[in-house]
Amino acid sequence: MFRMISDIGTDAMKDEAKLARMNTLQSDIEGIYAKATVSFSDGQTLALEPGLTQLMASSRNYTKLQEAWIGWRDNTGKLMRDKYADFVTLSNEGVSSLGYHDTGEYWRSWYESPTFEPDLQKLLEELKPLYSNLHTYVREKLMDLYGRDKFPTSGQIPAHLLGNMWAQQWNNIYDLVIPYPDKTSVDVTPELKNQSYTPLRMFRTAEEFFKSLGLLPMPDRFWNKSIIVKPTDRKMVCHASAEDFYNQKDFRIKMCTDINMEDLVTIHHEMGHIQYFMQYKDQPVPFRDGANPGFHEAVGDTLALSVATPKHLQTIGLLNSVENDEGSDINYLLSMALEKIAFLPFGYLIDQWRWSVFSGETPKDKFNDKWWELRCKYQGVSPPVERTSTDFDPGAKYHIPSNTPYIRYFVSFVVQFQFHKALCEAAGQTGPLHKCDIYRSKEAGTKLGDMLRLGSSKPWPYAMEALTGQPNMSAKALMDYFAPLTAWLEKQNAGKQVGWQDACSNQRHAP
Ligand SMILES: O=C(CCC(O)(O)[C@H](Cc1ccccc1)NC(=O)c1ccccc1)N[C@@H](Cc1c[nH]c2ccccc12)C(=O)O
Ligand SMILES: [Zn+2]
Repeated sequence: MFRMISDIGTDAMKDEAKLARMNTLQSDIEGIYAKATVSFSDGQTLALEPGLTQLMASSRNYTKLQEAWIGWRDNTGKLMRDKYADFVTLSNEGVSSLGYHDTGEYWRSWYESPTFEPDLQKLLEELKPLYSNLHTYVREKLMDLYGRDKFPTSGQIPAHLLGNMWAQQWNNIYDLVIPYPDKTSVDVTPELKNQSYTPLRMFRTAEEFFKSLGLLPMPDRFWNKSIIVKPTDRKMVCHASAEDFYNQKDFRIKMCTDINMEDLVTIHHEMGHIQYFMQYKDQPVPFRDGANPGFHEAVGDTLALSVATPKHLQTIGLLNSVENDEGSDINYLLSMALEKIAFLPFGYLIDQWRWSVFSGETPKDKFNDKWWELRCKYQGVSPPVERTSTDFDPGAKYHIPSNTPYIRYFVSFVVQFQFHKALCEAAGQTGPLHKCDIYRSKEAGTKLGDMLRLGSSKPWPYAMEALTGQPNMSAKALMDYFAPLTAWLEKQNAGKQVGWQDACSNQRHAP
């Protein structure tokens, strides 16, 4: 408890003037991101949410997507590079008085493990074959649609074609890659709109799932004080967040809810943070935190693994027919892979980049080169146009200007499948893991609640063992979940060139 109380991060900065300067830089950088919009050659001006997000998700026009991709980076990252470099220097100075070499070392200390970095590398290596197979399958489909001459000979996919501003999840191009188009498709966005779902009803639906497990309902103050739709009277950072007021009764979500499946999942994610806040609210303040930051990110996602199943969507009336055949199964697993597997290298590389910046390994004039070195190598995506060292593409992703660590999401995307497996067993669910729905299981809810109530009062391996029966992070549950898809993808990719070269080439395939 004393260690946690003394962990005050960059606020340990001794020099008042430097502390003020660091905070001014931080708010300037966040302000650039919050105000950014893109004005297109056709006169249209869009903000990130909902305009640019919807454009990147639904446009299949190569040039339009490219204009949005470049415009967003010109109006965010490009304007931040020098300020960010100064911020890094001051941030490192701030934590040095706590005994850390740099901010990256400080952030990694929250996982309380001397083998944290090699453990992460091992997990990514275990998951690489599955990611490579998914990447190859998607790349082939996109080459058919956009033409081979748009793709570098080194095998990467141009980053603006994957349905997301950062290519971090590919669920929005599901319609371009669906394996069995005539079988059940799990995209319930049209159905949400047909049934005129409102943001409030989406939140109530999520809350009902938590309550069905015997977990805590959202308190009245939550419903009165949360912001769940984009305000019209002022600018607000729309990136979703959950707030704990540390007074044991005030917990809120801020989110600009769009009526689609992606946001229904995000609502479960944010409500997972709120559930954790409420479960550990009686702990001493220093223990009112996740067992590690990845655990906090995994709570809501674990439940969303049940909610997203065709069986559950049918139960809540968002899917009318569920076919139990191989084709529908592969369709579902592919849609989940486009969200979960596609994300893994991205979730890993953001803080690989940031730790290298904090440690001094990557100086300002190498910020963007290092970024694309990692994007080309780990994620297998390439920039649609030449990038220079005056660009600052990391700054185009919320978590860099907001100085929010990111490895937590990589950890979450691995452990949430371990949690899901454990809760499915507690719920007495047999059968394949990807068909499990723990809805209404009080046994699962009790098991999860017991772990959440620990907060950060025990080391995370203790919490992991309490929930899953063993203390380690492991990719096995995730691999088991996707096993049927792995086999199918290997068959699909037989005879194809699987994977990509580490470095992006700027040479394109012949048409
Ligand atoms: O950023 C988020 C969700 C926002 C958050 O809930 O994680 C939020 C981020 C944040 C942190 C600090 C200040 C402001 C925003 N985290 C929290 O609100 C939060 C609250 C308490 C404890 C821990 C985190 N997701 C990431 C990863 C991600 C992408 N797609 C997903 C789908 C499901 C779950 C996560 C993701 C992203 O959008 O790239
Ligand atoms: Zn979160």
